Amino acid sequence: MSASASGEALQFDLIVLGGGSGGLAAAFRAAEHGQRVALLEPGALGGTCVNVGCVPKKAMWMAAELGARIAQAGQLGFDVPGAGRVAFDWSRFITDRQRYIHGIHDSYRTRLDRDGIVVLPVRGRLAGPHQVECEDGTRLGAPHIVLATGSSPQRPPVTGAGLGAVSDDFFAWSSAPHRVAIIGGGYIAIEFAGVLQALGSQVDMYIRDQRLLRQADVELVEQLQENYTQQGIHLHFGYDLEAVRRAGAGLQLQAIDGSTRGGYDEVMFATGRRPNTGGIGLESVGITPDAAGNIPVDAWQATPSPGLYAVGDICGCGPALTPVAIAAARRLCDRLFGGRPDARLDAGNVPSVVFAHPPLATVGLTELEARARYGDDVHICRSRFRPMREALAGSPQRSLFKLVCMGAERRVVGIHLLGDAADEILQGFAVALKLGATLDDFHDTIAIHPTSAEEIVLMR
Ligand SMILES: Cc1cc2nc3c(=O)[nH]c(=O)nc-3n(C[C@H](O)[C@H](O)[C@H](O)COP(=O)(O)OP(=O)(O)OC[C@H]3O[C@@H](n4cnc5c(N)ncnc54)[C@H](O)[C@@H]3O)c2cc1C
Ligand SMILES: NC(=O)c1ccc[n+]([C@@H]2O[C@H](COP(=O)([O-])OP(=O)(O)OC[C@H]3O[C@@H](n4cnc5c(N)ncnc54)[C@H](O)[C@@H]3O)[C@@H](O)[C@H]2O)c1
Repeated sequence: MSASASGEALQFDLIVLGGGSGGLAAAFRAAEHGQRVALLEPGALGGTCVNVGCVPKKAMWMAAELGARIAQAGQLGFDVPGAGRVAFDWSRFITDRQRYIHGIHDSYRTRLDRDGIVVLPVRGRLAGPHQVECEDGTRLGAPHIVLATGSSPQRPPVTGAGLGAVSDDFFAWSSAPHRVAIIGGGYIAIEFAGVLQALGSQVDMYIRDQRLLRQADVELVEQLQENYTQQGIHLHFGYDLEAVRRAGAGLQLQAIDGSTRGGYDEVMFATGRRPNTGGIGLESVGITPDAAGNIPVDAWQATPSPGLYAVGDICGCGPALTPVAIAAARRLCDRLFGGRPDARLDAGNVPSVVFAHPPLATVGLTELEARARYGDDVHICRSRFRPMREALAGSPQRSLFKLVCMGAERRVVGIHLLGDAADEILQGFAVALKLGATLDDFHDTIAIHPTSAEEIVLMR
């Protein structure tokens, strides 16, 4: 610290702005390669994913799944009290959830100490090429700087938007709202709608488009919409919101056509996220974000400013997912410090899961994308079925699995699964797709019976 007190910048090999998925991965990998690393994180270690994203979301999803299973057990011979709806102690569950998250913080802290990474719990900004200034005035210098400041939820520009909550707020709730309106039809809207409905809320989804998940396979989305409707979620498509207002004890939505719908305890905006580029000194290195707010980077995560890189949600290279941020950061550090000059992110065929009920898992091209690319050379296999548990319980909920194949050899270029355990099933099949497996390879693989997954190798 003496260098800074004397006005000189403290020198490192790498400075990382942001201790979320991408930033931590960069710091750890650079330290593994023997670099002296400074990591700036003003908030909780782990960023969005650990604190207000994947991890608490998955915990809530698990609680919701469990609640639905308990309710279903009544149809399967179990004597479940309360007509299947057993009480859920939201606050108690949150205490357990947060204890789990604090465990993750502790393990990061231990590893950062062990690896000799200097953690500064402050916001940082670029102060010119190779220079960072911390909000407490400390100045740092390094030949390499990684920007990993992530993204934040954005509210739409409607009157009264401040009355609505965003995903960060959801994780601070201590109970399920009685009635909730969710605006948006993407990942977060679908996941939160499913969780809240299963945990006792009455959920209305208001979607600007005519369908959920614009980019996903049409048939799977239609099946998900049918399943959600059966679960009691109300879907309102083609809805253009103009304003949110207080009306009586609740909140009211007003559409552009003047119609109103009210009585909501909460209105939740799940209308996308925007990269955190404000106040990080981009102007000092002559960088301007693009129209979507992303920092421009090339295929090697390099910005136009020498020695300055960006990974994760802030640069929009690949889908905004934790494993994508981590992969980009690790490859960048392997390239810079690990003697792997060719290491870089391959953002093609990234598998992902929307944690709906049931989950929707997807890798590769949708049918529409494949037809646009390969025309008539596309071959589709699909299997729509009622999984054993739903059938036993007399539930109408269905699964839909779909393979998109291409060319005479019918190479599998897309796998789309809506069904129980699709989140766990897809990972291995994503490897097969990446290795160029054909439909014959799938058919040559003996099925595991009786499972849902066997449908994937039996589909004709
Ligand atoms: C509700 C929700 C659920 C999600 N679920 C999933 C999921 O199931 N699976 C999945 O793969 N992805 C999921 N995501 C997406 C995933 O969380 C992000 O893609 C991922 O966290 C991006 O990592 P990042 O490193 O780019 O940014 P972040 O993890 O957001 O980290 C950025 C960090 O930078 C810090 N920071 C900001 N400004 C500064 C500054 N000036 N100086 C220093 N530090 C700064 C912030 O405090 C933050 O900790 C979810 C996201 C949300 C919101
Ligand atoms: N399971 C996961 O992996 C997971 C879960 C949550 C989030 N994420 C990541 O976080 C990102 C952000 O999630 P998200 O759900 O906020 O964004 P999203 O891009 O998935 O969905 C945004 C939705 O809001 C709608 N919208 C946008 N502006 C609107 C407006 N003005 N009025 C009404 N509707 C509007 C869009 O049409 C879309 O339906 C995702 O794209 C994904 O990359 C991943």
